[in-house]
Amino acid sequence: MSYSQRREAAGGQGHIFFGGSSGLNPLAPEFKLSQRSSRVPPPPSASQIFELRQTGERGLGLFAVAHIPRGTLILVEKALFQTTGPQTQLAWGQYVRLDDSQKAAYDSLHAFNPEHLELEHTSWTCLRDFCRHIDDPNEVENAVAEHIRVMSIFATNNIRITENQLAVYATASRLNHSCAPNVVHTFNKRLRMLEVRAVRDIIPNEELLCNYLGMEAMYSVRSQRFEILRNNYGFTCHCKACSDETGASDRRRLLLEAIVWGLKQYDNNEPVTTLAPVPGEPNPYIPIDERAAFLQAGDVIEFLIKEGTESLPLARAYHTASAKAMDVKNYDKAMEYCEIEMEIERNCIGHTTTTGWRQELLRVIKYRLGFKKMRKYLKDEEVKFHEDRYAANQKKKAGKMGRAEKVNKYLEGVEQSAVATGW
Ligand SMILES: C[S@@+](CC[C@H](N)C(=O)[O-])C[C@H]1O[C@@H](n2cnc3c(N)ncnc32)[C@H](O)[C@@H]1O
Repeated sequence: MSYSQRREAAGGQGHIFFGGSSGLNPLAPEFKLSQRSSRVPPPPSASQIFELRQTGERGLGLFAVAHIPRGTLILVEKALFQTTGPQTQLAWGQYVRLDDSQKAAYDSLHAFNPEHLELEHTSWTCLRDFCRHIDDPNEVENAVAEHIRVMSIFATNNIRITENQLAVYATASRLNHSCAPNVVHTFNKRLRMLEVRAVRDIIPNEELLCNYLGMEAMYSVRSQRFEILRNNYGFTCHCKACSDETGASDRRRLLLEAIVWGLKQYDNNEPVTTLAPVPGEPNPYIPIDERAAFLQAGDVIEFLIKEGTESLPLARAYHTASAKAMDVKNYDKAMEYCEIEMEIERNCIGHTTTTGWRQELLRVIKYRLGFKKMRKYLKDEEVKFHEDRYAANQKKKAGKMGRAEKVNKYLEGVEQSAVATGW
């Protein structure tokens, strides 16, 4: 079954559900659907598609209580607070501004104190002036402990929303981690809300898991991921990739890194001998020609899928493969990869940024093969638009006078005026 067929079977466009009780849903009744979302059917009333549950070693987590099709917008949430920079100590200034119910939600979140952040030292530095005016040493100790507690919660639960901003959420911060996640969160800058979407079909009672490590971790091996997760969050991951004792996942990720690197060198026109293991010999990861680059781009897709990636890195891989397919004039593959890229983007961020690339592909195909052959790549709703444009162009062309025709018409005019004036 192709990607799109699987998606259709899963329920097409995807529905909007706002999980959790209305207390946890900051948008509840007054939420206005954006223009784009208003095309999607509204959520069934009082829908509850996930809930907070206690897990064994992972603490609390969010679990599906219904089947969640790929692409579903599961949660839209406003931050408890966000900081103006990436530093942990900025949390305190925001925390004190929260009202009581927000503070209660924040205080209930899990806290881990990452050693490398040296929160105690940071706290003493931040509270130095404040402590100078307090005589009671117990009060000072309490103030520092409270400061550390707030920073620990922030360090454990923050989600990066822009390059420099971190935010904490009452519900989304309950998402536990997996290196092969089934949900992604993205920050909607226009609404200033965090959106969580399913990147694959999720069955009832399955835990919703996101990736704490970011896109770069795609190429990290198990030991590297373990180290980051242990240092920053205090746990050992047992996801499928991390439980693989055979080393196959690690080998795949290392190979993935090498072939992605090779494709980049190829795009930058670096010689195939760049960093070759044997000097002067070709580097096995830099494609020697367009055909090799096309095949290598296909390998990236295959490896990412094997590693359980269904989010934006996979969309990017499809984009690269689409461009490489175009280079070898494999138009079917170029269009197929482009459509899949758009679909993954819609699943992850709710819209696609690839429309321009698709138009570019169609334009090139039309230029090289003609409108009639390009027609098969059009969607039903596009056919009429393109056919009308094609017909208009044909008409314009037919109406246009060639040079000889123009000269004849001019001479005709001259002749007529000569007759008229008796010249
Ligand atoms: C952002 S919180 C997630 C919600 C948290 N489980 C709770 O009870 O509120 C991050 C913490 O959850 C736990 N955690 C997250 N993913 C985990 C996983 N895959 N395995 C074990 N613990 C995990 C760790 O204790 C981590 O510090």
